[in-house]
Amino acid sequence: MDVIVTPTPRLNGEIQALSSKNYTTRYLLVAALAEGTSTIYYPAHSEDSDAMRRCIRDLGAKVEEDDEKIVITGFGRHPLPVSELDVGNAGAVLRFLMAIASLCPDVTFINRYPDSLGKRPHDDLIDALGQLGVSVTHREGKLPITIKGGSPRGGKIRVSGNVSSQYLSALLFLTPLLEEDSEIEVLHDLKSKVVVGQTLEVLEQAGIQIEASEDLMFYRVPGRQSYKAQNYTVQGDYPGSAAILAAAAVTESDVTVHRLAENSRQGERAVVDVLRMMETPLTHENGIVHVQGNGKLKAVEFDGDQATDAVLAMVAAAVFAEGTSRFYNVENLRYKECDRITDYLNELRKAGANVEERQSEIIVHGRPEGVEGGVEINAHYDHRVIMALTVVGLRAKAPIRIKDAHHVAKSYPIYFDHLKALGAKVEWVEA
Ligand SMILES: O=C(O)C1=C[C@@H](OP(=O)(O)O)[C@@H](O)[C@H](O)C1
Ligand SMILES: C=C(OP(=O)(O)O)C(=O)O
Repeated sequence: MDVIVTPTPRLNGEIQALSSKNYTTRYLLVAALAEGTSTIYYPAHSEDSDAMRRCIRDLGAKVEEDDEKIVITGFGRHPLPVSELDVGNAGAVLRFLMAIASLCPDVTFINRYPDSLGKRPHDDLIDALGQLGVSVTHREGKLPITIKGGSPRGGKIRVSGNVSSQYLSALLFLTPLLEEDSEIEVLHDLKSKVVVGQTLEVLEQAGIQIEASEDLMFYRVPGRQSYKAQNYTVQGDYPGSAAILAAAAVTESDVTVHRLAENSRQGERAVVDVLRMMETPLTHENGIVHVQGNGKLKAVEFDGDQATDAVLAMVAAAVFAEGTSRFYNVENLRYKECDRITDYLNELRKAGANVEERQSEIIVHGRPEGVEGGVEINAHYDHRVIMALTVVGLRAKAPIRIKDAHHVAKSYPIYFDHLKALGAKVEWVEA
Protein backbone atom coordinates (compact mmCIF):
# COMPACT_ATOMS: atom_id res chain seq x y z
CA MET A 1 0.00 0.00 0.00
CA ASP A 2 1.10 3.57 -0.70
CA VAL A 3 0.24 6.75 1.16
CA ILE A 4 -0.43 10.13 -0.41
CA VAL A 5 0.55 13.01 1.84
CA THR A 6 -1.14 16.26 0.88
CA PRO A 7 0.25 19.53 2.25
CA THR A 8 -1.54 20.41 5.48
CA PRO A 9 -0.87 23.81 7.05
CA ARG A 10 -2.57 23.15 10.42
CA LEU A 11 -2.56 20.26 12.88
CA ASN A 12 -4.76 20.21 15.97
CA GLY A 13 -5.67 17.73 18.65
CA GLU A 14 -4.53 15.25 21.27
CA ILE A 15 -3.19 11.73 21.04
CA GLN A 16 -1.89 9.08 23.40
CA ALA A 17 1.64 8.06 22.46
CA LEU A 18 1.78 4.44 21.42
CA SER A 19 3.63 2.07 23.74
CA SER A 20 7.41 1.77 23.55
CA LYS A 21 8.67 -0.84 21.11
CA ASN A 22 12.04 -1.20 22.82
CA TYR A 23 10.57 -1.75 26.28
CA THR A 24 7.95 -4.14 24.94
CA THR A 25 10.52 -6.38 23.23
CA ARG A 26 12.63 -6.39 26.40
CA TYR A 27 9.75 -7.15 28.78
CA LEU A 28 8.52 -9.95 26.53
CA LEU A 29 11.99 -11.44 26.54
CA VAL A 30 12.64 -11.25 30.29
CA ALA A 31 9.14 -12.62 30.95
CA ALA A 32 9.94 -15.58 28.67
CA LEU A 33 13.26 -16.14 30.46
CA ALA A 34 11.50 -16.32 33.86
CA GLU A 35 10.00 -19.56 35.08
CA GLY A 36 6.81 -18.11 36.59
CA THR A 37 4.02 -15.97 35.19
CA SER A 38 4.60 -12.30 34.34
CA THR A 39 2.13 -9.65 33.22
CA ILE A 40 2.99 -6.84 30.82
CA TYR A 41 0.51 -3.96 30.83
CA TYR A 42 0.02 -1.80 27.71
CA PRO A 43 2.44 -3.68 25.42
CA ALA A 44 3.17 -2.22 22.00
CA HIS A 45 1.40 -3.72 19.00
CA SER A 46 3.64 -3.56 15.97
CA GLU A 47 5.40 -5.94 13.62
CA ASP A 48 8.57 -5.90 15.73
CA SER A 49 6.85 -6.56 19.03
CA ASP A 50 4.70 -9.22 17.32
CA ALA A 51 7.92 -10.84 16.11
CA MET A 52 9.19 -11.16 19.68
CA ARG A 53 5.79 -12.52 20.82
CA ARG A 54 5.78 -15.11 18.03
CA CYS A 55 9.34 -16.24 18.70
CA ILE A 56 9.04 -16.59 22.48
CA ARG A 57 5.86 -18.59 21.92
CA ASP A 58 7.74 -20.84 19.47
CA LEU A 59 10.46 -21.21 22.09
CA GLY A 60 7.91 -22.47 24.61
CA ALA A 61 6.48 -19.45 26.46
CA LYS A 62 2.74 -19.52 27.14
CA VAL A 63 1.27 -16.20 25.99
CA GLU A 64 -2.27 -14.97 26.70
CA GLU A 65 -3.48 -11.57 25.75
CA ASP A 66 -6.39 -9.16 26.16
CA ASP A 67 -6.85 -5.49 25.29
CA GLU A 68 -4.62 -4.09 28.00
CA LYS A 69 -2.13 -6.80 28.93
CA ILE A 70 -0.16 -9.92 28.03
CA VAL A 71 0.28 -12.70 30.54
CA ILE A 72 3.37 -14.82 29.92
CA THR A 73 4.54 -18.01 31.55
CA GLY A 74 8.19 -18.33 30.68
CA PHE A 75 10.46 -21.21 29.74
CA GLY A 76 13.30 -20.06 31.98
CA ARG A 77 16.68 -21.38 30.85
CA HIS A 78 15.04 -24.25 28.92
CA PRO A 79 13.62 -23.08 25.59
CA LEU A 80 12.07 -25.72 23.32
CA PRO A 81 14.46 -27.18 20.74
CA VAL A 82 12.86 -25.32 17.79
CA SER A 83 14.54 -25.64 14.42
CA GLU A 84 13.52 -22.31 12.88
CA LEU A 85 12.65 -18.77 14.00
CA ASP A 86 11.17 -15.90 11.99
CA VAL A 87 11.95 -12.45 13.41
CA GLY A 88 10.42 -10.56 10.48
CA ASN A 89 12.43 -7.38 9.94
CA ALA A 90 13.26 -6.75 13.60
CA GLY A 91 16.97 -6.18 14.25
CA ALA A 92 16.83 -6.05 18.04
CA VAL A 93 14.62 -9.15 18.20
CA LEU A 94 17.05 -11.05 15.98
CA ARG A 95 20.15 -10.07 17.93
CA PHE A 96 18.61 -10.72 21.37
CA LEU A 97 17.30 -14.11 20.25
CA MET A 98 20.55 -15.12 18.56
CA ALA A 99 22.05 -15.06 22.04
CA ILE A 100 19.13 -16.92 23.64
CA ALA A 101 19.14 -19.48 20.80
CA SER A 102 22.52 -20.61 22.05
CA LEU A 103 20.54 -22.44 24.78
CA CYS A 104 18.98 -24.55 21.94
CA PRO A 105 20.72 -27.34 19.99
CA ASP A 106 20.18 -26.07 16.43
CA VAL A 107 18.10 -23.03 15.37
CA THR A 108 18.02 -21.27 12.01
CA PHE A 109 16.91 -17.64 11.72
CA ILE A 110 15.30 -17.31 8.30
CA ASN A 111 15.80 -14.42 5.90
CA ARG A 112 12.35 -12.99 5.18
CA TYR A 113 13.54 -9.44 4.36
CA PRO A 114 16.59 -9.99 2.12
CA ASP A 115 16.62 -6.29 1.13
CA SER A 116 16.45 -4.93 4.67
CA LEU A 117 17.36 -7.06 7.72
CA GLY A 118 18.98 -9.48 5.27
CA LYS A 119 21.62 -6.82 4.51
CA ARG A 120 22.43 -5.90 8.12
CA PRO A 121 25.67 -7.12 9.75
CA HIS A 122 25.81 -9.39 12.80
CA ASP A 123 29.54 -10.30 12.74
CA ASP A 124 30.40 -8.79 16.10
CA LEU A 125 27.72 -10.81 17.90
CA ILE A 126 28.64 -13.96 15.96
CA ASP A 127 32.23 -13.46 17.10
CA ALA A 128 31.19 -12.99 20.74
CA LEU A 129 28.98 -16.10 20.69
CA GLY A 130 31.96 -18.01 19.30
CA GLN A 131 33.91 -16.98 22.41
CA LEU A 132 31.18 -18.71 24.48
CA GLY A 133 31.73 -21.94 22.53
CA VAL A 134 28.63 -21.55 20.34
CA SER A 135 28.94 -22.54 16.69
CA VAL A 136 27.30 -20.12 14.24
CA THR A 137 26.92 -20.59 10.50
CA HIS A 138 26.03 -17.54 8.41
CA ARG A 139 26.46 -15.85 5.07
CA GLU A 140 29.22 -13.32 5.56
CA GLY A 141 27.80 -12.28 8.91
CA LYS A 142 24.27 -11.99 7.56
CA LEU A 143 21.02 -14.00 7.51
CA PRO A 144 20.19 -16.85 7.27
CA ILE A 145 22.03 -17.70 10.48
CA THR A 146 22.15 -21.06 12.25
CA ILE A 147 23.09 -21.26 15.91
CA LYS A 148 24.29 -24.59 17.30
CA GLY A 149 24.29 -24.06 21.03
CA GLY A 150 23.45 -26.32 23.90
CA SER A 151 25.54 -25.32 26.87
CA PRO A 152 27.46 -22.12 26.22
CA ARG A 153 30.27 -21.33 28.64
CA GLY A 154 30.55 -18.01 30.40
CA GLY A 155 33.93 -16.45 31.05
CA LYS A 156 35.61 -13.48 29.43
CA ILE A 157 33.83 -12.05 26.40
CA ARG A 158 34.89 -9.16 24.23
CA VAL A 159 32.35 -7.56 21.92
CA SER A 160 32.60 -4.59 19.63
CA GLY A 161 30.09 -1.80 20.19
CA ASN A 162 31.05 0.04 17.04
CA VAL A 163 28.10 -0.92 14.87
CA SER A 164 25.23 -1.63 17.24
CA SER A 165 24.50 -1.73 20.96
CA GLN A 166 22.17 -4.66 20.35
CA TYR A 167 25.06 -7.17 20.40
CA LEU A 168 25.99 -6.12 23.92
CA SER A 169 22.34 -6.11 25.05
CA ALA A 170 21.98 -9.64 23.65
CA LEU A 171 24.93 -10.86 25.76
CA LEU A 172 23.58 -9.10 28.85
CA PHE A 173 20.28 -11.02 28.51
CA LEU A 174 22.05 -14.40 28.04
CA THR A 175 25.00 -14.42 30.42
CA PRO A 176 23.08 -14.36 33.75
CA LEU A 177 21.66 -17.80 32.82
CA LEU A 178 25.04 -19.45 32.21
CA GLU A 179 26.78 -21.82 34.63
CA GLU A 180 29.94 -19.72 34.83
CA ASP A 181 30.26 -16.07 35.77
CA SER A 182 31.03 -13.74 32.85
CA GLU A 183 32.98 -10.58 32.22
CA ILE A 184 32.02 -8.56 29.18
CA GLU A 185 34.38 -5.98 27.77
CA VAL A 186 33.13 -3.64 25.05
CA LEU A 187 35.73 -2.91 22.42
CA HIS A 188 36.02 0.27 20.38
CA ASP A 189 33.20 2.70 20.84
CA LEU A 190 29.71 1.87 22.11
CA LYS A 191 27.04 3.25 19.80
CA SER A 192 23.50 3.89 21.04
CA LYS A 193 24.85 3.71 24.59
CA VAL A 194 21.63 5.10 26.05
CA VAL A 195 19.69 2.06 24.83
CA VAL A 196 21.94 -0.18 26.93
CA GLY A 197 20.61 1.80 29.91
CA GLN A 198 17.13 0.49 29.00
CA THR A 199 18.48 -3.07 28.90
CA LEU A 200 20.07 -2.67 32.35
CA GLU A 201 16.89 -1.10 33.75
CA VAL A 202 14.76 -4.02 32.53
CA LEU A 203 17.27 -6.62 33.76
CA GLU A 204 17.20 -5.02 37.19
CA GLN A 205 13.39 -5.04 37.20
CA ALA A 206 13.58 -8.76 36.36
CA GLY A 207 15.74 -9.38 39.43
CA ILE A 208 19.04 -9.85 37.57
CA GLN A 209 22.27 -8.59 39.11
CA ILE A 210 24.91 -7.08 36.88
CA GLU A 211 27.82 -4.85 37.81
CA ALA A 212 28.33 -2.25 35.08
CA SER A 213 31.19 0.24 34.87
CA GLU A 214 30.09 3.85 34.81
CA ASP A 215 31.02 4.27 31.14
CA LEU A 216 29.06 1.09 30.24
CA MET A 217 32.15 -0.47 28.65
CA PHE A 218 32.71 -3.29 31.21
CA TYR A 219 30.38 -5.71 33.01
CA ARG A 220 30.62 -8.45 35.63
CA VAL A 221 27.70 -10.86 35.35
CA PRO A 222 27.29 -13.59 37.96
CA GLY A 223 26.12 -16.87 36.38
CA ARG A 224 23.33 -19.25 37.56
CA GLN A 225 20.86 -16.40 38.08
CA SER A 226 17.10 -16.72 37.53
CA TYR A 227 14.83 -14.17 35.95
CA LYS A 228 11.95 -13.35 38.32
CA ALA A 229 8.38 -13.30 37.08
CA GLN A 230 7.10 -9.74 37.51
CA ASN A 231 4.46 -7.22 36.47
CA TYR A 232 5.66 -4.61 34.00
CA THR A 233 4.03 -1.47 32.59
CA VAL A 234 5.23 -0.20 29.22
CA GLN A 235 5.79 3.54 28.90
CA GLY A 236 5.03 5.69 25.83
CA ASP A 237 7.31 5.51 22.79
CA TYR A 238 9.56 8.50 22.09
CA PRO A 239 11.02 7.38 18.72
CA GLY A 240 7.57 7.13 17.10
CA SER A 241 6.28 10.22 18.87
CA ALA A 242 9.32 12.15 17.59
CA ALA A 243 7.76 12.09 14.11
CA ILE A 244 4.42 13.39 15.40
CA LEU A 245 6.19 16.16 17.32
CA ALA A 246 8.26 17.06 14.25
CA ALA A 247 5.03 17.24 12.21
CA ALA A 248 3.58 19.61 14.81
CA ALA A 249 6.77 21.70 14.72
CA VAL A 250 6.76 22.25 10.94
CA THR A 251 3.09 23.29 10.80
CA GLU A 252 0.85 25.79 12.56
CA SER A 253 -0.29 23.54 15.32
CA ASP A 254 -1.83 22.90 18.67
CA VAL A 255 -0.89 19.29 19.33
CA THR A 256 -0.75 17.40 22.60
CA VAL A 257 0.91 14.01 23.04
CA HIS A 258 0.27 12.16 26.31
CA ARG A 259 2.30 9.35 27.96
CA LEU A 260 5.78 10.81 27.34
CA ALA A 261 7.52 10.59 30.72
CA GLU A 262 10.09 13.36 31.32
CA ASN A 263 12.37 11.00 33.26
CA SER A 264 12.30 8.22 30.65
CA ARG A 265 15.58 6.43 29.84
CA GLN A 266 14.74 6.54 26.15
CA GLY A 267 17.42 8.71 24.54
CA GLU A 268 14.89 9.85 21.95
CA ARG A 269 13.21 11.99 24.60
CA ALA A 270 15.88 14.46 23.43
CA VAL A 271 13.55 15.30 20.55
CA VAL A 272 11.75 17.64 22.96
CA ASP A 273 15.00 19.50 23.77
CA VAL A 274 16.06 19.59 20.13
CA LEU A 275 12.73 21.09 19.04
CA ARG A 276 13.03 23.56 21.89
CA MET A 277 16.54 24.49 20.66
CA MET A 278 14.98 24.97 17.23
CA GLU A 279 12.63 27.48 18.92
CA THR A 280 9.45 25.47 18.51
CA PRO A 281 7.03 26.71 21.20
CA LEU A 282 6.32 23.72 23.45
CA THR A 283 5.91 22.59 27.03
CA HIS A 284 6.64 19.21 28.64
CA GLU A 285 5.01 18.57 32.01
CA ASN A 286 3.49 15.56 33.75
CA GLY A 287 4.22 13.31 30.81
CA ILE A 288 2.43 15.61 28.37
CA VAL A 289 4.14 17.37 25.46
CA HIS A 290 2.16 20.32 24.11
CA VAL A 291 3.39 21.89 20.87
CA GLN A 292 2.00 25.17 19.61
CA GLY A 293 3.91 25.28 16.38
CA ASN A 294 4.19 28.35 14.19
CA GLY A 295 6.17 26.62 11.46
CA LYS A 296 9.24 28.75 12.26
CA LEU A 297 12.36 26.78 13.13
CA LYS A 298 16.03 27.59 13.70
CA ALA A 299 18.87 25.31 12.63
CA VAL A 300 20.48 23.06 15.24
CA GLU A 301 23.65 20.99 15.84
CA PHE A 302 23.10 17.70 17.60
CA ASP A 303 24.99 14.50 18.50
CA GLY A 304 22.52 12.08 16.93
CA ASP A 305 23.88 9.03 18.75
CA GLN A 306 22.06 10.27 21.87
CA ALA A 307 18.72 9.67 20.18
CA THR A 308 19.38 7.35 17.27
CA ASP A 309 15.77 6.50 16.38
CA ALA A 310 14.61 10.13 16.43
CA VAL A 311 17.30 11.56 14.14
CA LEU A 312 15.32 11.12 10.92
CA ALA A 313 12.36 13.03 12.38
CA MET A 314 14.68 15.80 13.63
CA VAL A 315 16.26 16.03 10.18
CA ALA A 316 12.78 16.33 8.63
CA ALA A 317 12.09 19.32 10.90
CA ALA A 318 15.49 20.82 10.01
CA VAL A 319 14.53 20.71 6.31
CA PHE A 320 12.33 23.76 7.04
CA ALA A 321 14.60 25.54 9.51
CA GLU A 322 16.38 28.82 8.96
CA GLY A 323 20.10 28.07 8.60
CA THR A 324 22.24 24.95 8.33
CA SER A 325 21.73 22.06 10.75
CA ARG A 326 24.23 19.34 11.49
CA PHE A 327 23.51 15.90 12.96
CA TYR A 328 26.85 14.27 13.78
CA ASN A 329 28.06 10.94 15.20
CA VAL A 330 25.36 9.10 13.26
CA GLU A 331 27.35 6.57 11.20
CA ASN A 332 25.46 3.62 12.60
CA LEU A 333 22.30 4.93 10.91
CA ARG A 334 23.84 3.27 7.85
CA TYR A 335 23.26 -0.19 9.37
CA LYS A 336 19.55 0.03 10.07
CA GLU A 337 16.49 -0.99 7.99
CA CYS A 338 18.20 0.85 5.11
CA ASP A 339 21.19 3.15 4.90
CA ARG A 340 19.52 5.96 6.81
CA ILE A 341 22.09 8.44 5.54
CA THR A 342 22.49 7.78 1.80
CA ASP A 343 19.03 6.27 1.13
CA TYR A 344 17.18 8.73 3.33
CA LEU A 345 18.93 11.79 1.93
CA ASN A 346 18.23 10.62 -1.62
CA GLU A 347 14.52 10.57 -0.83
CA LEU A 348 14.69 13.96 0.91
CA ARG A 349 16.44 15.40 -2.15
CA LYS A 350 13.70 14.05 -4.41
CA ALA A 351 11.16 15.93 -2.27
CA GLY A 352 13.21 19.13 -2.72
CA ALA A 353 15.36 19.31 0.43
CA ASN A 354 18.91 20.62 0.34
CA VAL A 355 20.96 18.02 2.22
CA GLU A 356 24.53 16.71 2.26
CA GLU A 357 26.08 13.60 3.69
CA ARG A 358 29.38 12.75 5.33
CA GLN A 359 30.37 9.29 6.49
CA SER A 360 28.91 9.97 9.93
CA GLU A 361 27.02 13.20 9.47
CA ILE A 362 23.84 14.64 7.97
CA ILE A 363 23.92 18.31 6.99
CA VAL A 364 20.69 20.14 6.21
CA HIS A 365 20.53 23.55 4.55
CA GLY A 366 17.08 24.59 5.64
CA ARG A 367 14.39 25.90 3.31
CA PRO A 368 11.88 27.84 5.41
CA GLU A 369 10.04 28.69 2.20
CA GLY A 370 9.10 24.98 1.81
CA VAL A 371 10.05 22.24 -0.65
CA GLU A 372 8.51 21.33 -3.99
CA GLY A 373 7.16 17.81 -3.31
CA GLY A 374 5.13 16.30 -6.16
CA VAL A 375 7.24 13.10 -6.22
CA GLU A 376 7.15 9.40 -5.42
CA ILE A 377 9.21 8.29 -2.46
CA ASN A 378 10.85 4.89 -2.05
CA ALA A 379 10.33 3.74 1.54
CA HIS A 380 13.36 1.41 1.51
CA TYR A 381 11.41 -0.92 3.88
CA ASP A 382 12.04 1.65 6.58
CA HIS A 383 9.32 2.81 8.97
CA ARG A 384 11.38 5.79 10.08
CA VAL A 385 11.97 6.95 6.50
CA ILE A 386 8.20 6.71 5.93
CA MET A 387 7.38 8.71 9.05
CA ALA A 388 10.00 11.39 8.35
CA LEU A 389 9.08 11.85 4.68
CA THR A 390 5.46 12.27 5.78
CA VAL A 391 6.56 15.20 7.94
CA VAL A 392 8.25 16.73 4.89
CA GLY A 393 5.18 16.10 2.74
CA LEU A 394 2.92 17.99 5.14
CA ARG A 395 4.86 21.17 4.36
CA ALA A 396 5.68 20.54 0.68
CA LYS A 397 4.08 22.58 -2.10
CA ALA A 398 2.57 19.54 -3.86
CA PRO A 399 1.54 16.08 -2.53
CA ILE A 400 4.06 13.30 -2.25
CA ARG A 401 3.33 9.60 -2.63
CA ILE A 402 5.19 7.24 -0.33
CA LYS A 403 5.47 3.80 -1.91
CA ASP A 404 5.04 0.75 0.32
CA ALA A 405 4.15 2.90 3.28
CA HIS A 406 2.66 -0.18 5.00
CA HIS A 407 6.18 -0.85 6.35
CA VAL A 408 5.37 1.86 8.91
CA ALA A 409 3.78 -1.03 10.84
CA LYS A 410 7.25 -2.22 11.87
CA SER A 411 6.96 0.12 14.85
CA TYR A 412 3.89 2.39 14.45
CA PRO A 413 0.95 0.74 12.64
CA ILE A 414 -1.42 3.58 13.61
CA TYR A 415 0.91 6.45 12.63
CA PHE A 416 -1.32 7.63 9.80
CA ASP A 417 -4.47 7.22 11.95
CA HIS A 418 -2.87 9.44 14.58
CA LEU A 419 -1.89 12.05 12.00
CA LYS A 420 -5.38 11.96 10.49
CA ALA A 421 -6.86 12.49 13.93
CA LEU A 422 -4.74 15.66 14.12
CA GLY A 423 -6.14 16.83 10.79
CA ALA A 424 -3.35 15.76 8.41
CA LYS A 425 -4.38 14.97 4.85
CA VAL A 426 -2.92 11.49 4.50
CA GLU A 427 -4.60 8.76 2.53
CA TRP A 428 -3.89 5.08 1.86
CA VAL A 429 -4.04 4.04 -1.79
CA GLU A 430 -3.51 0.70 -3.54
CA ALA A 431 0.01 0.36 -4.94
O1 LIG B 1 18.23 -2.29 21.63
C1 LIG B 1 17.28 -1.84 21.00
O2 LIG B 1 16.10 -2.18 21.23
C2 LIG B 1 17.54 -0.89 19.89
C3 LIG B 1 18.79 -0.33 19.73
C4 LIG B 1 19.13 0.66 18.68
O3 LIG B 1 19.92 0.02 17.69
P1 LIG B 1 21.52 0.17 17.56
O4 LIG B 1 22.12 -0.22 18.87
O5 LIG B 1 21.86 -0.79 16.48
O6 LIG B 1 21.81 1.60 17.21
C5 LIG B 1 17.85 1.21 18.05
O7 LIG B 1 18.17 1.87 16.84
C6 LIG B 1 16.84 0.14 17.76
O8 LIG B 1 15.67 0.68 17.22
C7 LIG B 1 16.43 -0.58 19.01
C1 LIG C 1 16.50 0.37 13.90
C2 LIG C 1 15.34 0.05 14.42
O1 LIG C 1 15.01 -1.18 14.90
P1 LIG C 1 15.81 -2.57 14.84
O2 LIG C 1 17.28 -2.29 14.89
O3 LIG C 1 15.34 -3.32 16.04
O4 LIG C 1 15.40 -3.26 13.56
C3 LIG C 1 14.28 1.08 14.59
O5 LIG C 1 13.27 0.80 15.24
O6 LIG C 1 14.41 2.20 14.08
